[in-house]
Amino acid sequence: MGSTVAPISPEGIPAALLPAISALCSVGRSLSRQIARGPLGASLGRDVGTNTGGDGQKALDVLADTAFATALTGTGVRYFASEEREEIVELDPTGHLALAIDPLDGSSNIDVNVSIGTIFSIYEASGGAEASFLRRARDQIAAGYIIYGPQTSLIVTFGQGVRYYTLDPETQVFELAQDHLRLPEQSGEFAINASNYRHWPMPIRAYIDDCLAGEEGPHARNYNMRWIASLVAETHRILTRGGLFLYPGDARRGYTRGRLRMLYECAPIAFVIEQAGGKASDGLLAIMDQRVEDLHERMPLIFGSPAQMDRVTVYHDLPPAETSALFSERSLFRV
Ligand SMILES: O=P(O)(O)OC[C@H]1O[C@](O)(COP(=O)(O)O)[C@@H](O)[C@@H]1O
Ligand SMILES: [Mg+2]
Ligand SMILES: [Mg+2]
Repeated sequence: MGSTVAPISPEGIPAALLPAISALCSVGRSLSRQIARGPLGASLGRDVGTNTGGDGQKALDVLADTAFATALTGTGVRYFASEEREEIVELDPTGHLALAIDPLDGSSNIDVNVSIGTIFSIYEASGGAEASFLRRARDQIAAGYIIYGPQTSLIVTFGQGVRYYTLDPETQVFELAQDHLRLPEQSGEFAINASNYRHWPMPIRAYIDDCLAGEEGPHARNYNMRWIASLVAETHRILTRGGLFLYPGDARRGYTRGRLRMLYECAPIAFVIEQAGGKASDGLLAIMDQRVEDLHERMPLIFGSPAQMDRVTVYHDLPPAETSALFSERSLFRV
């Protein structure tokens, strides 16, 4: 049902981007149906290999990657860079866009019926395949994600605020639900994978220790914690009710720059968050002002409500000696 109906209402979408956005939505609604069948359909969560970055690949990672590359051909996209592919693919030599994609984000959640998504980032193609992507994140002209959850929704920015669409299950069209999404200025929630506590750098440990100290600590408030292990789901919650997300670099082998990929995850999420009134950094520098030298390069990522971001930045600004003094003082109070 619905595959012949235009997948999104076109109002407010820049004409030059409409074919690509429509293609993303078209694949999005098809994936949404396949994901919704869960155990009744093909086993989408089975392991099928390893991608170039060394991450395990699930059947749905590969299926989604192929579906997006196919659907985006002939939509103005010249260069297609995917988390699941080592090299950039030239889809159309006459295209004017460069599109980076995490076809399926949160893949550890495929089999457990928890929200997963697709993250995308669009630049003007310029100066060749690699040069089109290896530039400042602020050069993005559009970015967003599709979340496959209890509702399937598209969150997208074209640089003038954030638009929020939801897939109507009856009509199979992404309908505009809100055209200027703003995230709350502050909140009492944070999201981090706390199992890595012992590997974190001092500023992150000190900040989280102070959050855990609650009303009795220096922040003088109690916090709540969430960790879904789907960046899209975490982003969607923070856009809706505020909060802070942290995936810092840590001392594990291969994690010095965290886990998330700049081109496919950090840059597009940072663009959306900034456009919604939030902030995104690596702890010190805005993600939007950074560039990487490798397509699959990782980047520490901290983002969320501006008040919480300002606070966590202070911990990173402290000279190392002071942070560790702070930290050892706090540790006296830990059991
Ligand atoms: O399992 P960890 O280390 O907590 O990592 C969770 C993070 O990994 C990711 O699942 C990585 O994305 P992929 O599923 O696209 O590899 C993020 O969505 C999430 O924030
Ligand atoms: Mg991902
Ligand atoms: Mg992925």
